[in-house]
Amino acid sequence: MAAAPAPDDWRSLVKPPPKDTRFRTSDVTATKGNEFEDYYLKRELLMGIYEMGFEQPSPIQEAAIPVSLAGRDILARAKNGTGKTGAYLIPILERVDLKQTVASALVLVPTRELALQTAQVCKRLARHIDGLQVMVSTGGTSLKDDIMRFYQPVHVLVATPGRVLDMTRKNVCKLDRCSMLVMDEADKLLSPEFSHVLEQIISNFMPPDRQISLFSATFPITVKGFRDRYLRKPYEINLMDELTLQGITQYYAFVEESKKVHCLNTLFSKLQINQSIIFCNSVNRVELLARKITDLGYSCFYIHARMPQEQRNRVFHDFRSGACRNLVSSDLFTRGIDIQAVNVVINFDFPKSSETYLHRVGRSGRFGHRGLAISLITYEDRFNLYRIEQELDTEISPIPPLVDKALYCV
Ligand SMILES: Nc1ncnc2c1ncn2[C@@H]1O[C@H](COP(=O)(O)OP(=O)(O)OP(=O)(O)O)[C@@H](O)[C@H]1O
Repeated sequence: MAAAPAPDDWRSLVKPPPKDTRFRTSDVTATKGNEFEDYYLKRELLMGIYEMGFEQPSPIQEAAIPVSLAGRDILARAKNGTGKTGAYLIPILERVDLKQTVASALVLVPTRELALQTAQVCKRLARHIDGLQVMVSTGGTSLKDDIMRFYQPVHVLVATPGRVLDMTRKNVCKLDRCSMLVMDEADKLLSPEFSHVLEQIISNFMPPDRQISLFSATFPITVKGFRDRYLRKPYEINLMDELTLQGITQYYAFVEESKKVHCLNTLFSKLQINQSIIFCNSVNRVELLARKITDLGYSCFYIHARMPQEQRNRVFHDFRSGACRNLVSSDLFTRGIDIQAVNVVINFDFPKSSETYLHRVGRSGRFGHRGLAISLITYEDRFNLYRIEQELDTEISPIPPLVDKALYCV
């Protein structure tokens, strides 16, 4: 007779990725010392977590996972790149009802690329959970394909708001048994661009006893109205005592508008860029700058919301897999995009708001790693620079002639 498997046998089946030995800041290491096993998660989920290379929960995961498992509404604010995605996906995957054929959980995000990325993380975490179906539904894809897909079982739906509302109104997507709603980049979802769509989804189609969780690094006062109307005694988490990421060194270079490309050229030649994202304030400027960078002889992709979706997907995929060193982007890539190899962010155009600044620079320095953020500042930007420094209580220093590699290359 075969011996009964030892209770710990599943551990030998886990295939974790190679250990990441890079330095990490206390934004992610200052934990209470919890282990993922302390949350009594199912083994299949634990296996997925460890195979992602997550050894221990980060501070936001420690704070949010137990509360979310208990079903309570959450309003969570934590720094960029500190593991919010895992903080909301892990409880969803633990609680999802596999017997149900319609979604138990809906994750809403503001951009299509972020939806794809989040669905991928969800699938990886769930890869050992038999039968669990993750679906991504966003604008810019074929309606027919989406409709066909909704006729199959779906357990976790990751989506952008417009398409979900459309599908739900057509009665193709059914949310009446969807008991968990997560709004990632919640403040963006509650901006005028999306808020009426959000309110319709929640008020008209979701069950009254749903759990709602809001996650972001930034919660301007505008979120208060929604919170008071839709959340029931939310558990509030605020891990933002200090606003900017510890690992990111922030510099500015004072330049005339006409000298910006020349300045960028100098930065390219002096810095050790692993991968960079260069932000412009308009679609036209993105395309123009990408052309100029290519003319200078540097490899460069560009992305913005007015490109066909297929092209956007291709650029996102190829940049993520390291096919190109530099990406010029509009604010489409400001939030949530997680590309570990990005060590330099350049604000070719300085953003107008401190929220945008914070999210943009947070594309480097992911999960406590080091990164560099450089803003090109014109005479017109000078008051904005001062205001954003004040609002974020941070220091953006003039760029020194030589930037120490240790600040962003380890
Ligand atoms: N517990 C963990 N251990 C190790 N790595 C982790 C852990 N949790 C998350 N990560 C990694 O950290 C990176 C950042 O995580 P994530 O994208 O969830 O951050 P975020 O807080 O949502 O950021 P943003 O505010 O920019 O959206 C990802 O590459 C993720 O795989």
